[in-house]
Amino acid sequence: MRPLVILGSGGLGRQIIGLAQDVERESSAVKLLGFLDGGVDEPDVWGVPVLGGDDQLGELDADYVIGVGLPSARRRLDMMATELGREPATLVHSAAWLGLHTSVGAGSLIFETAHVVAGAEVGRHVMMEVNTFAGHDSRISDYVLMAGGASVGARAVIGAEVMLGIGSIVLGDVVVGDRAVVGAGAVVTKDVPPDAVVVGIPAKPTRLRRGRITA
Ligand SMILES: CC(=O)SCCNC(=O)CCNC(=O)[C@H](O)C(C)(C)COP(=O)(O)OP(=O)(O)OC[C@H]1O[C@@H](n2cnc3c(N)ncnc32)[C@H](O)[C@@H]1OP(=O)(O)O
Repeated sequence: MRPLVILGSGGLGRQIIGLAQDVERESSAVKLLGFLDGGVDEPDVWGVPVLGGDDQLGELDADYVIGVGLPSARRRLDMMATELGREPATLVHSAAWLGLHTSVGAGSLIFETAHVVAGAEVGRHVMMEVNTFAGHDSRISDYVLMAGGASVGARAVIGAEVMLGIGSIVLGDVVVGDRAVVGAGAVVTKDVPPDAVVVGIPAKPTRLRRGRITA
C-alpha cells in the first residue's frame, strides 16, 4: 500500500477524495494521507488533513495525484513532482470500464462509469470524470481533462492539455489540437486547431471572455 497525497484541495481535489477512498477500500493499493495545498489555512478539508504546501512533496514518502483542473497547471505540477523524485499514482475505479488493448498512463484518474473502449490510449495525468467515454482506438493525450459526460468517438485524437467541457462530444476521426478548449455541450464535427476555443452544435470557434474554462 502506497501513501497518497492530492495536490490541490479545490473542487477537483475534493472530488478525488471519494475515488481515492474507493480504490483504497477495494484494492488497498493506496492510502490517502492528505492534501498539499499552500493556499489553505485550515488543518483539514472535508476531514482530510492538509499537510502543507506543494513544496512538502519532496519531504513525504508518498505518491501523488493532481487535484487541479487547469490543464497547463496540471502539467506544471507534474513536472515539479517529477523533479522532486515523486511517482504518480494511477486511480481506476472498479466501476470504470476498460476494454481490451487499452492503456492508461501514470497519474490518470478514471472515475466510476467512465468507459475506455477497446484499443483506446489514455495518456499521463488524464482525468476522466463520471460518464465519460473514450471510443475505440481513440487517443486521449497527457493532462487532458474530460468533464462529466464528455464523449470521444472512434479513432479521434485529443491533444495534450485539452479541456473537454461537460457533456461535449467529439465525433470519430476528428483531431482536437493541443491546449484547445471544447465548451460544455459542444459537438465537434471537424478538426480543431491547437489553442482554439469552440462552442455550440456544430462547434465553432469563439474567444474566452472570462477565461473560466473549468467553471
Ligand atoms: C472539474 C471539472 O469538472 S471542470 C469542467 C466543468 N466545466 C465545464 O465543462 C465548463 C466548460 N466551459 C465552458 O463551456 C465555457 O463557457 C467556455 C470555456 C466555453 C467559455 O468560457 P468564458 O470565457 O467564461 O466565456 P463566457 O461565459 O464569457 O461566454 C462567452 C460567450 O460564449 C457563450 N458560451 C459560453 N459557453 C458556451 C457553451 N458551452 N456553449 C455555447 N455558448 C457558450 C456565452 O453565452 C457568451 O456568448 P455572448 O458573447 O453571445 O454573450
